[in-house]
Amino acid sequence: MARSSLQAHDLWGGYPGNDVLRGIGLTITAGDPPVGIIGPSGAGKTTLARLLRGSMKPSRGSATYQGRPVAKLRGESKRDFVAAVRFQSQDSMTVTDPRRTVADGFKAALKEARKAGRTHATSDAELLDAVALPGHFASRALATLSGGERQRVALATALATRPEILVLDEPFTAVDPPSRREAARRLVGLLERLGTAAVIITHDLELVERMCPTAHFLAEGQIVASGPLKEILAQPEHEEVLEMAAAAPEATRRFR
Ligand SMILES: Nc1ncnc2c1ncn2[C@@H]1O[C@H](COP(=O)(O)OP(=O)(O)OP(=O)(O)O)[C@@H](O)[C@H]1O
Repeated sequence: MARSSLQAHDLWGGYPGNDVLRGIGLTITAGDPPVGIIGPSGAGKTTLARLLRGSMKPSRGSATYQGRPVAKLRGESKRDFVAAVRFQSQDSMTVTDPRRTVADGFKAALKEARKAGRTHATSDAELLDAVALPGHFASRALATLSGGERQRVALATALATRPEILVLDEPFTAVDPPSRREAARRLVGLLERLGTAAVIITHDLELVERMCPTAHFLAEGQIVASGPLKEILAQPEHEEVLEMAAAAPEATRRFR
């Protein structure tokens, strides 16, 4: 079977009277190394995730999964898409049952994924390890987790179903920098082992530096630079890239 592929073809879209994105082209294929999407606040990063997910319709062009427009997927192909391509935003885990544990959450995600013919990725302990949490967190009630722990558990839960592609929108905003670094390091290893391609949407240049061999810089609705982050920042050709490089002098010096 062909490897799963999520693509944007001359993708335009946004909000009434405001096309935030203007002609995005992008291909994410299962098995590829993680790709970063960076850019200033308001550049349209989250809007891009919404269009790739099909929760917003493009005004022009398309976002496709296996060559079919995601906004038009229905029935079985929609179920396949939802199981194969997971989207995780910074606040996407809501807890309704106070007794529900982390392991219960993994189990529920798997039950759903099995309906689409997917198997589990690995043990609970390894999933937790990939986000730098100890194995005993499996028995913790979700309602008792801190914001940063909850973000990491949400990410581990998305991984539990061994997705082909994982789109992460600011996955570690509530996680302290040392834990974030450790989680990034371990996560890269598990993604590679599972063959899961990840798209990391973030302001966090250090996260992209650690996880993504390539990145796309989004500005004024377009991808204005692509390549290894250090190259993008070392030779800023676009004003917005220059501003971001200047605002991160320490990181930039390190990249040069
Ligand atoms: N629901 C909405 N209705 C109208 N405009 C919106 C809506 N959501 C976002 N926008 C606008 O679209 C533009 C892009 O927003 P988006 O959230 O995609 O940016 P972003 O790059 O993710 O920003 P940040 O890094 O701050 O999260 C911004 O100007 C924002 O104000």
